[in-house]
Amino acid sequence: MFEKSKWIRLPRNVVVGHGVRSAVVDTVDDLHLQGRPLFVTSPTPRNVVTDSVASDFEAAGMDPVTVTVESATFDSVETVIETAEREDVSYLVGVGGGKAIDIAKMASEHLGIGFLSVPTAASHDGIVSNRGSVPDGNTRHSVAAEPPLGVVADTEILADAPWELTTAGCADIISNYTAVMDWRLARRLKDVEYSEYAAALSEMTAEILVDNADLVRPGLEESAWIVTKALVSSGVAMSIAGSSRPASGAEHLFSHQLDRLAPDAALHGHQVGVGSIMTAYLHGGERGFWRDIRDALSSIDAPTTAAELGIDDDTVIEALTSCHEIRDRYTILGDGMNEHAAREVATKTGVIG
Ligand SMILES: NC(=O)C1=CN([C@@H]2O[C@H](COP(=O)(O)OP(=O)(O)OC[C@H]3O[C@@H](n4cnc5c(N)ncnc54)[C@H](OP(=O)(O)O)[C@@H]3O)[C@@H](O)[C@H]2O)C=CC1
Ligand SMILES: O=C(CO)COP(=O)(O)O
Ligand SMILES: [Zn+2]
Repeated sequence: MFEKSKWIRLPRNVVVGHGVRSAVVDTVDDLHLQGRPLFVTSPTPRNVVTDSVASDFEAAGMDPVTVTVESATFDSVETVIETAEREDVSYLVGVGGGKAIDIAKMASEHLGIGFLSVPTAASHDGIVSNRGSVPDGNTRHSVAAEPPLGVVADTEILADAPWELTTAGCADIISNYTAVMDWRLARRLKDVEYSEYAAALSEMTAEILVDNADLVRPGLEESAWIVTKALVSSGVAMSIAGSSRPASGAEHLFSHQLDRLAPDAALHGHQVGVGSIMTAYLHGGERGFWRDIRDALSSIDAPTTAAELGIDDDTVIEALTSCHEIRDRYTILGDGMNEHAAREVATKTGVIG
């Protein structure tokens, strides 16, 4: 008897485009959300957009509350939860980069209330995903969480954000190539659960982005449009898979380990991009497609070396040799690289000098 079942949770409304910040109130209306909203934001996004969106809510008589979080920690999630309970709010609106959106996501999961995702940077594919990423002890990777009920991505705001945030988002998408290779490998060797639809969507998303790399240029609002669509579709792939597998393989393990060894040295997307060059090499060898990954990253101004990440060579080697331990996720790293092998891949790909 066939007894398989699956529950895919996705946002109901995804609004992307020029000036759509003014549509956040309409989105709330369309979703039939009632009661008091709590804006969850971080310092820069608050200045850039949160206060003005909150005034739209005030004008519509919705009496919003705002909480500003400084860092992606469980203390911040706790602050949001306490504020939500104290102020008797009915739903959350996460406004910012990955940090603010993930904290809103985790708090909404805990509170059992919905949230909206309003990204101010096209820097990561958690905009839409059903994953939340807040470091917990030694854990840096994402966990299952509430997906947003709606997403409002204003390309005018995203195009005005610092260019490196957009190149980080591109690199997070380009890394889908190696994430999917790791997923297929794990399926062959360890029989892990696999979705051909999610894998194909994730790869196609990376392919479309790379094919349009010429249009991804600083100051061009069309770039924000292209990158945001890719981030949305990568997040949908994660939701279809019910895991971050389509968008996170060994290159993400490497980045999560860098977050522990060199906190705040570089953006998430940039770290996974550099990791992807090396894991592509491990998958395909010298003549494999690692050069394509490197060239795609370099064509959109994303870092391709440790020096460009602002991370020293020894830290890269330490991350490469230890990152297989941080999560139960089988990848091309297998049961770990030794130092000699790690130096070889990092040197041959030009990641270290
Ligand atoms: N849940 C998921 O599925 C996924 C989660 N992630 C997580 O997302 C995080 C990475 O996201 P990222 O956005 O890089 O991190 P942050 O939210 O820390 O944002 C990076 C920087 O950009 C600033 N910023 C945000 N918007 C603007 C703007 N419009 N103008 C100027 N500066 C701005 C932030 O300022 P300020 O410091 O003031 O906030 C911060 O300094 C990681 O924690 C990663 O693990 C990544 C991928 C998927
Ligand atoms: O960053 C992500 C996908 O781009 C989420 O992946 P993790 O589950 O490794 O945190
Ligand atoms: Zn990522």
